[in-house]
Amino acid sequence: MTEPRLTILADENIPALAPLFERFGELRTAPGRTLSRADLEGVDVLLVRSVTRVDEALLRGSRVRFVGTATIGTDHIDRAWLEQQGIAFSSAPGCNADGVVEYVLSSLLQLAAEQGFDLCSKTVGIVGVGNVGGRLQRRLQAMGVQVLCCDPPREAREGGDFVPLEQVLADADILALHTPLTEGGAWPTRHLLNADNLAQLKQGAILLNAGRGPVIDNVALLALARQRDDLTLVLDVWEHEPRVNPDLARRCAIATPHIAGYSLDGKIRGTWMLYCALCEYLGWTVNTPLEQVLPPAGVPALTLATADDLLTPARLVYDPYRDDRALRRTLGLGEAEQRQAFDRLRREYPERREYATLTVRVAGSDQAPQRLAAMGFATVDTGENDD
Ligand SMILES: NC(=O)C1=CN([C@@H]2O[C@H](COP(=O)(O)OP(=O)(O)OC[C@H]3O[C@@H](n4cnc5c(N)ncnc54)[C@H](O)[C@@H]3O)[C@@H](O)[C@H]2O)C=CC1
Ligand SMILES: O=C(O)C(=O)[C@H](O)COP(=O)(O)O
Repeated sequence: MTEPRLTILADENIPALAPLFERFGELRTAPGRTLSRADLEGVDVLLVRSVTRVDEALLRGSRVRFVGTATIGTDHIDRAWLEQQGIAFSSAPGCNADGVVEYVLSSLLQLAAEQGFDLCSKTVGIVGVGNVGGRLQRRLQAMGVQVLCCDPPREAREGGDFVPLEQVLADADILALHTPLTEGGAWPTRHLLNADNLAQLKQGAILLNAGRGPVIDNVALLALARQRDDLTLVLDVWEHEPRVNPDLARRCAIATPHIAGYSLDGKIRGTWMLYCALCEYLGWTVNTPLEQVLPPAGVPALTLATADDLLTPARLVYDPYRDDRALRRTLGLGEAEQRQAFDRLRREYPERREYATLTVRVAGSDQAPQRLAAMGFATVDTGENDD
């Protein structure tokens, strides 16, 4: 028997670990929320998700040489300290961006049906136009929705068609936040939305946060929500996760436990990106393609009677109310139990796939099949309207 070459410790909630990482040596797992120095004995490679703070306090004295996070966000990692120590680091940029975009689209289409508005008649403001915000922008514009983009770092770098936050607050009917959580630098995002500027939200606005909880001052948001019945809130992220302020959650139209990016495709893509990064770090060949670890979707094709029906396919792939109901059931629990329930909902998250795995069969009237394709579905024109 050959000796293990590396010892890898991974958050137990990272999927597809064995097929991708057993080739490197010994694979151990631990709960990410409570992962501690004691777990790092003899560990060379640490793989985490967003709930593990990785910094000097965790790693000092360990032999870890490579840290990977199977997430887009990196606010839980002290990257400066890792760099100073010469510890290699990799995240998974964009891995679950489509999942987040589809959380937003499914939520907005659901609200449009309930509140009786046409999404295409609304102006959507996107704050943070990177992997997630940029894909959301492209899909909405292709659907015919007017979009305002706010991204001062990109504006400073590239110029282009960006607007200031004040203008988005004043003009957007729907405001979607997709910035990272940052503390310093020229454009910090902690409490980017606060008591001062939240009040500028347009009458009847929908505010959606699927970035990081502390980007909105949750105390100020709750105070505002108590005064303004006209606002609709969609929150996937919370200021003190895994604690959710039950009063704030009860005032949301849709409240979910930080699962916007929890498509199976997105999670496995994140693991696979770390596998590729570790191969590169070690100078090894990538010999397992993503398709080998991503199970086939098994979603039956959907035939639509009318090609204007965007909600049916969106809801079939992802219904945000399933997650909303599950979180709502935990709101009456005591604080400690509610925290555990938040983590449990995420740990036991049911399989959810992305729009691209659903084939929508629809007759080729007007531009509707193109709109469905723009949303991300695989479309088949049944040709029934052809002469
Ligand atoms: N709820 C969930 O399940 C998920 C949440 N996320 C969060 O979404 C964030 C965004 O993800 P990506 O788009 O992939 O990141 P990204 O890094 O590709 O894009 C972020 C964009 O925000 C911009 N930005 C930074 N500071 C800003 C400010 N003060 N105002 C406006 N824009 C600003 C950046 O210039 C950049 O273009 C992640 O950092 C993560 O925290 C990501 C995945 C899943
Ligand atoms: O990728 C990110 O960034 C996220 O927010 C993840 O979807 C969060 O998932 P966990 O890492 O907390 O499981």
